[in-house]
Amino acid sequence: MSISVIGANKRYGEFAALDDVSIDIPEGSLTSLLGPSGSGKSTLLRSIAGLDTLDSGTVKINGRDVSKASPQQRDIGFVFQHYAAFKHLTVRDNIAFGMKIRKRPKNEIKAKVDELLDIVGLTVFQKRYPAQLSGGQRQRMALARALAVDPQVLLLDEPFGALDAKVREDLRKWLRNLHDTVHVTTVLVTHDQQEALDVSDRIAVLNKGRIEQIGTPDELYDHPDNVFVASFLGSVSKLNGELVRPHDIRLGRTPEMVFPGPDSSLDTGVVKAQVLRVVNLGFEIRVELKAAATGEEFLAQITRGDQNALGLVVGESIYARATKVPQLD
Ligand SMILES: Nc1ncnc2c1ncn2[C@@H]1O[C@H](COP(=O)(O)OP(=O)(O)OP(=O)(O)O)[C@@H](O)[C@H]1O
Repeated sequence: MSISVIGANKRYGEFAALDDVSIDIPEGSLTSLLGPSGSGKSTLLRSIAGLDTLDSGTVKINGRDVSKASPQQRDIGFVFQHYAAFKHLTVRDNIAFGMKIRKRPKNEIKAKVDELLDIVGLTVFQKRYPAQLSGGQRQRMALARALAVDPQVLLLDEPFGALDAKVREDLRKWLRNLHDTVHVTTVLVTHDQQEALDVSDRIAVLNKGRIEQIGTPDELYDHPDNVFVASFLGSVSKLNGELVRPHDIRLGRTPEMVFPGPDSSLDTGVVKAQVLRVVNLGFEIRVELKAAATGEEFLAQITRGDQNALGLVVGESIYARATKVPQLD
């Protein structure tokens, strides 16, 4: 089912949590709402769910105006960051809950729950209680429970927000696979750009209650509409007046750095800079630099192999050049 929000406004006193927001979410897509804290992501999601009422504007699900419909009438599965499971019910019974209260036939419930346990990888834990699961397992149970009633739309509000980095990474791969299996139109709220880039078909970047840009991860990353979008999708600095990403900067010991770029107009030219810090990030090395001419500070991210060859030391002067810059449209 597709979702359309048209001209949504929501104020708290003088404060505009949503300021004339419009977005089309295509059927079967996984769309992320990405933005900093307080940008209006949850308000937009809750308005789609019917948990918040808009001051003005329209929400349509598959072309049907649901602006005045209750959450129950909207047929939506919802998963929050802190999922409230029924503590006294087993994993299996938690997943079956929605189907039971809808009085589905027993054999249908059994078949559906078996299928979902398998999809979310919790078959062996089905007799456990929520307290006996890890955080990641609990969120997978929450997703299975939301999916059990065949919702038209799945809304996820920072579902992995409370989990540690490694588990988050595993779960977002898993979510992408799940989505490729069940194809339910999904909207994911996140403030984590990596998560959004990793799982989404489309990303809407929100800032101060407005949508800054909507597009595929590639469109937003390579053609951000403005500096806010560019910097929210990954760190950027200014080098010779150009916006550059740390990965796109090369470092060398001499100014004769020749990089055959695809288009020489996307070149910052060579900048002399001083090394301020060298930070080992594991797989890569982050180098903090200061341009000699302007005093501007910027970041470069190089491989361990590059650093082995260069042997950069704090305080020394080197040369930097970027051959690719995000294109502000
Ligand atoms: N019930 C409320 N009363 C007053 N202000 C509210 C209320 N709910 C939200 N807000 C304000 O609206 C703005 C948007 O909130 P929202 O929760 O949508 O942001 P968010 O982008 O989801 O942020 P976060 O990532 O921190 O959850 C915030 O500044 C918030 O303080």
